[in-house]
Amino acid sequence: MSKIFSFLKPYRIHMAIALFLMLVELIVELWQPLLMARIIDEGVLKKDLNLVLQGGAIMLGVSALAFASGIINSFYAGHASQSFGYDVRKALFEKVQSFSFANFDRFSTSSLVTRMTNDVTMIQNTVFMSLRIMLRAPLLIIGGLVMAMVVDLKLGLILAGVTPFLILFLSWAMIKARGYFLSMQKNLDRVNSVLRENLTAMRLIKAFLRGGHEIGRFMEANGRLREKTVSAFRLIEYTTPVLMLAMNAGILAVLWFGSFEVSTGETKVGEVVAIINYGTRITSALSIVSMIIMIFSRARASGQRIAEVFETEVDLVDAPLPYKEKPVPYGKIEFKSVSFQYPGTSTPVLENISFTAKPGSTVAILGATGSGKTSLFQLIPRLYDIAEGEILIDGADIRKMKLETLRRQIGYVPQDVLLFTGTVAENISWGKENASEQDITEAAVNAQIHESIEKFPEGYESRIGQKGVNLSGGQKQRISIARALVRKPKILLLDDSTSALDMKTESNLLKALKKYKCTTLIITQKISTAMSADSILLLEDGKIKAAGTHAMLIRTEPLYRRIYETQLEEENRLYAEGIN
Ligand SMILES: Nc1ncnc2c1ncn2[C@@H]1O[C@H](COP(=O)(O)OP(=O)(O)OP(=O)(O)O)[C@@H](O)[C@H]1O
Repeated sequence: MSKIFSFLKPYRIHMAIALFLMLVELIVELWQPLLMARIIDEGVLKKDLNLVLQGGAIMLGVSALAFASGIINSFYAGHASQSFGYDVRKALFEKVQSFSFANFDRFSTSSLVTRMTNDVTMIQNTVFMSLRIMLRAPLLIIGGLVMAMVVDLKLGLILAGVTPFLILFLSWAMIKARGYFLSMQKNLDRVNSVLRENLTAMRLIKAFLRGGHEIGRFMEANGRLREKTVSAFRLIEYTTPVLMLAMNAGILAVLWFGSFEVSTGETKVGEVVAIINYGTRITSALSIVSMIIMIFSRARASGQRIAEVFETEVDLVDAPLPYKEKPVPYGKIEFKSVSFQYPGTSTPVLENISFTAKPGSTVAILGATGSGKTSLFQLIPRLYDIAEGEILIDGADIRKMKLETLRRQIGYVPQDVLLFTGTVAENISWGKENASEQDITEAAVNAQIHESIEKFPEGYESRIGQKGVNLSGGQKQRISIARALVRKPKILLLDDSTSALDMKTESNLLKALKKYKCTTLIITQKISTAMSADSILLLEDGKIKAAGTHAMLIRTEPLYRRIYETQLEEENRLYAEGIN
């Protein structure tokens, strides 16, 4: 939490001005009943019109002062709170950018979105309210009680007698409300998560006619959010009448005893009116306090959720003394007895993996679904750290390289193609800062997508819809390959990235890749792709079952031979069906 408060530091002066002006408003508010008492006792009761006019003019003057203070206070409170919110959101975004995949596995995407938007807005509003009214209400209560006692000790003490009960009651309400608000924010995460899944999978939902089911899922999450919100707000709604009841009882007691004191001449009418005035001001301040409790409890829950993000230890950072960058990387990859398991799990998904990919060579990785191919890829750009063994690039342990140096050499095309809203050119150049037009076209030509782009209505300037909705699967795959190629990487990782391409396009692509002279690791299900590689790794249940060239494996590895024969038979069958 202290981290969040530190974001207020740059706005100390703004806050100090706002707090000072708030104090001016408070002093005026506490002064007004005294002025009123004087007008009644010295002016109205003694029929001194001059004093009434003079007192009235002073009251008007101080009211104007309070009004001006309020406006300027709002300006400074607004500036400090908005800037604070901006800074917290920025720092949260930067923190999330530095997260490792293991860190991301801890928070759901929608929870991070809620934390960065709704939770930050909550604490930002609380800062504004703090500078505007939050301190004023409790100070008004304390100041009002003190002033009431100064005017008449006995009557003031009656008002003060109610206070310990109120403080106890408010503390109880605050503790209870915090639990409700935490649970409310969690349920908001759930609503956001269902909403997000729905919007991204809308086509699937429509195709499978699962709209009704999804509405049900949303209603359930929405219902739970409503339930928790109602519980939280009900608690708050109960606090206001309880507070008012206690305070009004105090005011009645003041009236009762006050009337006795006036009749015996112990006190004056104006003084009783002043104390009643303090009492009503304190009552309205109490209703503000109950609202403050709600805001504060929510802010504490939001602050805790934001602090969790800030306090998350990023487990994938640069080594304290990283190796110096090699002037010319070669792209040699070596895995030495590598084992890996996902953080928080106990079963290794990769065990004792050893292989070498020579600079400029192509290695195909084959294996059943779930055999650990993608996991192996993610280890190379160090998206996860390994549990045992070593991964070397050009002889250097990747854990001792600067992350930036390591990742700059790699072009990664993940299995799930992800394109951004923007033009085709923007999506390709996303792979390399300041990519020239020529770089973009060259990458597109080699990725075998240039001709298709030329046919788009606006060529490279055509806009890609959200996640590439207006493109075919094969077009999306090739644009994402072009995005990797524009980097001119030393290491290219293609995770089943040619699955949607026909044989001819794929063969042209593989030929074009040779020009880059990069070490290419290609996960594939197609034996034809594997055959064109320099060597093949066959993975089974996280272990290397066999490794070698196509000619070698076909002779020595029965599993590989079976895959080869099955695919060959399938191709022949399709070919024969095509002829008939
Ligand atoms: N983030 C994760 N956390 C925990 N386990 C995971 C995670 N990602 C994958 N796994 C598990 O690791 C194993 C290997 O998955 P991986 O994605 O590497 O397989 P794959 O061979 O690439 O499969 P496919 O061909 O279907 O893409 C699977 O059992 C999977 O359940």
